[in-house]
Parts: sequence; structure tokens; C-alpha cells
Amino acid sequence: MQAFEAVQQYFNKAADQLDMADSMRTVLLTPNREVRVQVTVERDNGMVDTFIGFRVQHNSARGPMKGGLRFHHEVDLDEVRALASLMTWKTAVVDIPYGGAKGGIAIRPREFSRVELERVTRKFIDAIHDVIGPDSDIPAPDMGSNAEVMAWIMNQYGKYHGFNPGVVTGKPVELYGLRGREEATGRGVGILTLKLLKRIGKNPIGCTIAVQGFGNVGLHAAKFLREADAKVVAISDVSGAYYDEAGLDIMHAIRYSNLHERSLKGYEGAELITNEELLELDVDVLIPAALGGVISEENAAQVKAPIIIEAANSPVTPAADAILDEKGVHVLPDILANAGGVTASYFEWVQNRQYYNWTLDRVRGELDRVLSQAFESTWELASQHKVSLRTAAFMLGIQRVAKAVTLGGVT
Ligand SMILES: NC(=O)C1=CN([C@@H]2O[C@H](COP(=O)(O)OP(=O)(O)OC[C@H]3O[C@@H](n4cnc5c(N)ncnc54)[C@H](O)[C@@H]3O)[C@@H](O)[C@H]2O)C=CC1
Ligand SMILES: O=C(O)CCC(=O)C(=O)O
Repeated sequence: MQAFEAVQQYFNKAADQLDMADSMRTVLLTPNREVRVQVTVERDNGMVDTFIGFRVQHNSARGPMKGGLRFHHEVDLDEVRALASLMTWKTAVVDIPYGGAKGGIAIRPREFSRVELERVTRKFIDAIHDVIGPDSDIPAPDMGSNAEVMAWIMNQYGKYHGFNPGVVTGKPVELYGLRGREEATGRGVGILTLKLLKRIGKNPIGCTIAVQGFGNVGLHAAKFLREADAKVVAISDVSGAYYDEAGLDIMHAIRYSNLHERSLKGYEGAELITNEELLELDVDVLIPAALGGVISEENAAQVKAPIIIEAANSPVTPAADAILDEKGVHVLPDILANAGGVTASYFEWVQNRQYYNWTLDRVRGELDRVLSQAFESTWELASQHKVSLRTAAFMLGIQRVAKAVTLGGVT
């Protein structure tokens, strides 16, 4: 199943609960604009390479469209469309004044030098600068991109439209970025994991956790949960998965990764297993924090964790979701679980517009407040309607967007 079709299935399940009219479903599911551009750059060796870049602006009923920029070789229009629509529901679930967008470039970033990536980023912005802006569409980091890429975006956009740090979030702290943005998605995953554990009466202390992906999101989720005295028994990245039933020393793994260009390859002191095996470990909480579609109908029945926190976007396919639901697994959906990132991006944008820097304490406190509220509203809806947390989160998000569409008028 294609990625956008999967999101549509989740959407329609929630829309059915809300008795939403077909005409409104069509309004909400149809992206506002889809941009596909050629990005041609010269490599360091003098050869010329061409990539395809996308920006999908899904919905702006609740405010400027917001969403990350993914650098990954599997990026295509359908995936970006799906991710953009998730952003629309996500910003609504946490009730921040944004719509949804997403971008991507089909590239293997690790095979390019820093200078080459800078050229690619600037060329991409040359092609899309007219459709982004602090009041229209605000990019941010996603898989394969980072704060440095965001700094290049700010700089390149400024060449056309004048200096404006609010055009992009997730920038380096030294360049109008927000203290705490980098940790925010993983921290949010941690905060929400603790909330869910509490709700189902489980003590987080000693709780066993497996995290797939040790990038921006997975690393900070593992760190936060370790600091909360949970036992992180497995972590992974593209090089493989690392397992120790006694619990891993996460700070040691972070130091190792930092010393090895953000890679765990060769990490010792843990058993090397595969990423597929990690997903099937007998743990209390499984946190997929890398790619989409990793839990599918092929492996869902073998997943043993009674709790799955979707730190990645779309890690569970609809067919797998049905199997997990049947088994009574609690799945905290992406549009809530990883919403800490876009929430902190919103704080950064506010900071940029006011030219007034937030303290880390303020960022953490407000992040906790926004996520807690979204979690409680979702939990309440799920209990009221006897639906899964995913359907409840979609209900919360799509009814807020539908309300904005109705209030704003469609003609
Ligand atoms: N960065 C952010 O603020 C947000 C990210 N997300 C989502 O979280 C997920 C991870 O994003 P980031 O941590 O930012 O990306 P990242 O690029 O910083 O890290 C990705 C991690 O996944 C690993 N990985 C890549 N391919 C893999 C594979 N086939 N098997 C196992 N591991 C693999 C990489 O080695 C790396 O450790 C993505 O789905 C992204 O859309 C969601 C919300 C916000
Ligand atoms: O921080 C942002 O604006 C967007 C983050 C993002 O792309 C996501 O939540 O999937």
C-alpha cells in the first residue's frame, strides 16, 4: 500500500466516527499544492548530478503550513504527500496555529560531502523560495537533514526575500535556533511514554525499552527514558541493532555515536542483532524512531511489546495496526507521539518573530504542558468513543481542521 493511501485509511476511520460528510473529507484530504523540482549540482569531483526535490503543502486552514525536509533516497511524491498530511493533523492535535507541509529530496546524504549537501540545499531553495515563507510554509529538520541544513535554508531564502529567521526552524542555537529544539522530538516521545505508562498503571522504573533509530529522535528518546530510570535494552541505526538485556549505557552509546559521525557501527559491549530482531524483542515498550512501514502485516504478529510509541512517522502500516489492535497493543500514534518536534519548532518561530530568546527551562516546561494537554484530550476521546488512541488522535486533529475550514469558508 502506498504511504498516502495508508494515512487516508486512518483518516477515514476517524472521519466515520465523526460522521463527516464526503465533501469535507475531500476538502481535507486534497493537498493545496504539490511542487516537484529538479536540483542539479556539481559534485566535488566535477561531475554533475541531478536530484528530484518535493514540497507538498497540504492544508493551511489553521495557519502557515509547517513540516520537515527529508533527505533520503526513497523519498517520492506519494511519501511526501502522506507526511505533509500527517503534519496537518499533528499540528491540530497539539493545537498550534499551523497547517501541514513536508519536503524531501531523493538523495543518500551520507554519500555526499558537507559542501555538496550545502549546494543541494541552496539549489532546492532557489527552486522553491517563492512558495515558502514565515507566514506561508516553514520547513524544519527531518530524517537526513539537520540544524546546519536549516541555517543554509535561512541564508539562501534571505538572498531573495531579505533576512527573516522565521522562515525555517530547527536552526543552530547560535543562529536564531531554539534551545531544546534538537532534543524536543525525542524528549516529547519520552514524556508521552511516561504518560501512557502512568495511565495504564505501569511503573516506568526498570521498564524495558527498545528503540529503533539512533538519530535526532531515537537518541534523545533513549536518553530521556534512561534518565527516568527505564531500562533501555536495545538501540539501533542503519548499521544494525545493539542489545543487552541488563540495559545499555546510553550516555556511552551517545559518546560513541558522536565520535563516529553519528553511527553506532562497531559499537561494542552489546550483542549485535538485526533491526528486524529488535522489533520482535520481548520488551515493555517498543519505539520505532527511524523509517516508515517497519511494522507491517509480515511481522506484526511477532511483535511482543504491549506498547508501541510511534516516534517515526508511519512506522506501522494499517494492516499491522489492525493486528496489533486485535492483540490489545497500545499504539501511541505518530501525530501525537512525535509532535514534540513541531511544538518546539513553533516556540522557535515565536522566538524569532519576537527577537526574544527563550530559556531551556521555559521550552521544556511549555513542551510538557502542550503535550500533556494533547495526550489527555486524546485519551479522553479514546475512552469516550471506545476507539484506539490513533483513531482518537485523528478525530481530535481532523475535527479541529474541519472547524477551521468551516469558519474560514470555502468560497
Ligand atoms: N527530526 C525531527 O524533529 C522529527 C522526526 N520525526 C521522524 O522521526 C524519524 C527519525 O527522524 P530523525 O531522528 O530526525 O532522523 P535522523 O536522520 O537524525 O536519524 C535517523 C536514524 O534512523 C536510522 N536508520 C535509517 N535507516 C534505517 C534502517 N533501515 N533501519 C534502522 N535504522 C535506520 C539512521 O541510521 C539514524 O540513526 C523519521 O521518521 C522522522 O520523520 C518526526 C517528528 C520530528
Ligand atoms: O518541526 C517541524 O516543523 C516539523 C517536524 C516534522 O517534520 C514532523 O513532525 O514530522
